[in-house]
Amino acid sequence: MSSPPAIDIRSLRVDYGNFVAVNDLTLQVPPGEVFGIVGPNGAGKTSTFRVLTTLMEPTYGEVILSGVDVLEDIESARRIIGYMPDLAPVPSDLKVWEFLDFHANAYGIGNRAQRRDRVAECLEEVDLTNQRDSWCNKLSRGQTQRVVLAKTLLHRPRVLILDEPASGLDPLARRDLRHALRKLAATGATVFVSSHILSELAEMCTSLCVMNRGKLLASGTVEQVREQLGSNERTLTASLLSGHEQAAEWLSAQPAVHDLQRSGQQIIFGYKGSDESQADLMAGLVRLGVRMRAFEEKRSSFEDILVEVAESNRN
Ligand SMILES: Nc1ncnc2c1ncn2[C@@H]1O[C@H](COP(=O)(O)OP(=O)(O)OP(=O)(O)O)[C@@H](O)[C@H]1O
Repeated sequence: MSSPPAIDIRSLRVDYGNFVAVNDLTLQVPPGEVFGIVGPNGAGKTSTFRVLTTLMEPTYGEVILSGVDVLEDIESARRIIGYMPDLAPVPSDLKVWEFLDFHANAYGIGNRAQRRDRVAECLEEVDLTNQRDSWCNKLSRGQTQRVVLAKTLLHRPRVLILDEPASGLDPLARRDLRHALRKLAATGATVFVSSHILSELAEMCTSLCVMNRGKLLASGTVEQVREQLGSNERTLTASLLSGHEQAAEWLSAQPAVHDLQRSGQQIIFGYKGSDESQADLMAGLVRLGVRMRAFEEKRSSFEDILVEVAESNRN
């Protein structure tokens, strides 16, 4: 039998007065995933996280994390959840190990020697052992994020909920964070991470979902999400040796073709259709008898897709 989901959200709804911030969200995440949630500002990500981390009661719905009903058994839920809020501060007057030791003590983790061992383990998990004796305020932004992550790991949470952990990090720091999250997932922890930048999540996560206006629009692997969002928009370029007029006229009459332009030997146009219908389009061009030298396709980037989603948010 396959193991139960680490994160199981059923028909979750969050209202603020008359405003619906999360609308009937149902989502399951298997253990060991680095799972991303992406959506434009106001999509409902933080409201979802607030419910998952026991900071807020929903209007209705169920949230079960590693078999624990978060709304029924808050104490047990808090033991299995590690929450890293957006831009969590670190104190300027403590060294890294002192900061972690302080929190280990607050979590009631054993005596001084046991705390020292646990702090060392958590620093190792985020690849920061060499910064143990650094002052917190001397760290780079990426290192600071990983110290806060180490703090979040002290009580061995099985479900980690990280709000915008990569925001403002440079590519190298993002790579280090990705490495740390993948390592955690390999130990069986489940990581739920938010961002409003799709490409950031696509490189960090094993699977992800897209939210907009409180609703789940798509979930799965990057490719599945792309498909579910119906993002089959692409730009096609036909390079012809002859028959430009005839081809442009024929293409313009095809319903899935739009914004057609000519540039030298090339005809460039937008196309919204399936791979199958694109194959038929190419066959049609060849049947016209034009001399086609090359046919190229450029798909929208993930960021373009999210911009489309964000724009529909405004309407
Ligand atoms: N306490 C509140 N009272 C009223 N409305 C709220 C409250 N908190 C959030 N909202 C509204 O609910 C919607 C969802 O907000 P939420 O913070 O969950 O979205 P988000 O996806 O995390 O966005 P962001 O990326 O901007 O943080 C927004 O329109 C926000 O203005």
